[in-house]
Amino acid sequence: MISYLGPPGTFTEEAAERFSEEELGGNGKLQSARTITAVFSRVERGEADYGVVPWENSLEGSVGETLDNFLHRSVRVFGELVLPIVHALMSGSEPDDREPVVYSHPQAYEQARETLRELLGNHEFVPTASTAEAAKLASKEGAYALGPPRLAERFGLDIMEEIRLENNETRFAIISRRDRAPTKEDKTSVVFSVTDRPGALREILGIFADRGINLTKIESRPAKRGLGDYVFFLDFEGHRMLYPGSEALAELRERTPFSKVLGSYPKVFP
Ligand SMILES: O=C(O)C(=O)C[C@]1(C(=O)O)C=C[C@@H](O)C=C1
Repeated sequence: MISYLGPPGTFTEEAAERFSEEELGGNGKLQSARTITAVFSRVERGEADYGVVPWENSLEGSVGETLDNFLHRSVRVFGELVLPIVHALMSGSEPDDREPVVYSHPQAYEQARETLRELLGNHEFVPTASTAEAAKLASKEGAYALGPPRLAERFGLDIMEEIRLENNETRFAIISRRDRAPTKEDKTSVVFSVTDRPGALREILGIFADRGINLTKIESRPAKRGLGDYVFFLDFEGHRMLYPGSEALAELRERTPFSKVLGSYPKVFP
């Protein structure tokens, strides 16, 4: 069973279908969940073998709910998957003369905000839990929805405009309780905190630099213990069980007040 951020029709469903085809020979049964947190819960409780959640977008950055769940839940990153994102502005029944209303997922809306301003002028944005939820609401009133073009057919909407933004891609995480054996090219994701003193972060980065390990991402996020307190999400090339990554992780554990390995998985990019 593969749990994903639904309902059916979301970008995440597309990612889940791709994962099922490419890695499970099309045999994965898909089950939608209403929120990212619910996907994590199902995988953690063993109700789903895998989960698919949006992780970061090339235009809008990381999905906070996903990072927060990585920090607190005991599931592993089993894989990453990148999909090009093409949006459609769709409408339900004939939009009326009032200021247009646009329903969408905030991540999707922020990607296309400028284009929507050009197309619709002043409008009201109403956030929804997913783009499919947006299409459902728009189909019931004279409003617009922004999301994957395939939602139009599912909800009987008209496509007003296809919005292809340059370099718009979303990285999805495949999560699981299973561990992933090393392949030829892997990446490892970790999260850690540092002690507040001069050079602390530089020292941690040195653990990787000294061993010639390439970092592919670093991002700070509030630790939610007050302003100025952060955790760092870092990805590096290599597998957690293989040298030199294994040695770097042992040192990271020793030198930080908190660290957690989120998982090692086959590298898809860069
Ligand atoms: O609402 C959807 O269709 C989703 O799959 C969510 C989501 C996201 O949270 O990033 C997925 C990909 C796009 O970047 C926009 C929205």
